[in-house]
Amino acid sequence: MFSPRVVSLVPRTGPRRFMSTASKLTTVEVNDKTGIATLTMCRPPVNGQNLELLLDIKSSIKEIENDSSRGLIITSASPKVFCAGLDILEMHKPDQQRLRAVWTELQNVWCALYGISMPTAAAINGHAPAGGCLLATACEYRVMVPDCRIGLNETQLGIIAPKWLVSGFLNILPKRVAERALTQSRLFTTDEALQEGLIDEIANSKEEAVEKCAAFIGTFSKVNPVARALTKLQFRAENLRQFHKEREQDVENFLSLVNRPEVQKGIGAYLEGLKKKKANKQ
Ligand SMILES: CCCCCCCCCC/C=C\CC(=O)SCCNC(=O)CCNC(=O)[C@H](O)C(C)(C)COP(=O)(O)OP(=O)(O)OC[C@H]1O[C@@H](n2cnc3c(N)ncnc32)[C@H](O)[C@@H]1OP(=O)(O)O
Repeated sequence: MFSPRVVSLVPRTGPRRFMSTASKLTTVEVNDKTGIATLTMCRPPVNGQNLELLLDIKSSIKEIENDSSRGLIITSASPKVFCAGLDILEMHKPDQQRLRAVWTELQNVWCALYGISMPTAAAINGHAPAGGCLLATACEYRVMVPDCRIGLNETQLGIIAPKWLVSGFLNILPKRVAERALTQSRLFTTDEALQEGLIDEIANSKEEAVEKCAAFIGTFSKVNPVARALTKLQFRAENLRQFHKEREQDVENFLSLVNRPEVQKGIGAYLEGLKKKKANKQ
């Protein structure tokens, strides 16, 4: 299922690159000059978070952490989509063991990214609904390209985003805006996201987004890294503590919710809608 990672280091002159995994669902590139690692999700067409992608993201985050990089930027290899969230096929007529593993790994990815001590930023080079928004809001800074959408649209699918999943969103948005957005399944346009503070900057291309993320991470160059890390974790400790207390029950809640006949019906209809959209495009 998950093969051991092959790490190939390229010369230390110029940007250093190591391919994260044998399956290549993510790559990690560390800029030797800045020491910043860029984690790129590469599961076409939309970086749907299936079990393998989630395992790969988690391993790449751990790899970056162990490599003591100066910061982490997360982005996507897809030209139009940062990440479409959970792979809906994993939730439709699911294999129960796999469904359990998918949700556990989504938790693990969030926990690893939200709780990492180094500076983090998301170069959101395309749409970022649901699990895509989760990744972006786990980071400390967000730069997004124009004409895309970001938000938590779970209620549209008949599922309820648990507290830990919403906590990054709530760190950024006023409670009132977050509550309304979640209950309405609102996907913010890039401009709306900037206006509400859900993203920090707009960039005209992925490259510019990565540069702006790197500039944000660079702002910490003169700050004591230990003091910075402890301060960040102090802000996030309560959400993490609550998450660890509830994570097992949360898996059970997810399984029982997804297995409900009416939710399965809703997920099936949603999938049909996505397919019809494609047919209409052709
Ligand atoms: C207290 C109780 C606790 C209970 C716990 C339950 C908690 C549940 C919380 C769940 C949390 C997270 C859930 C999710 O992440 S659900 C996923 C939600 N994602 C979406 O709704 C996104 C759907 N996709 C889109 O809106 C669009 O595809 C896009 C991302 C905007 C891109 O648009 P596009 O025009 O560029 O591409 P499009 O033609 O639509 O898609 C290309 C192909 O990709 C397929 N696809 C898109 N999204 C997904 C997906 N999420 N999963 C699987 N497949 C996806 C799409 O069907 C096309 O496929 P094909 O080419 O037709 O085969």
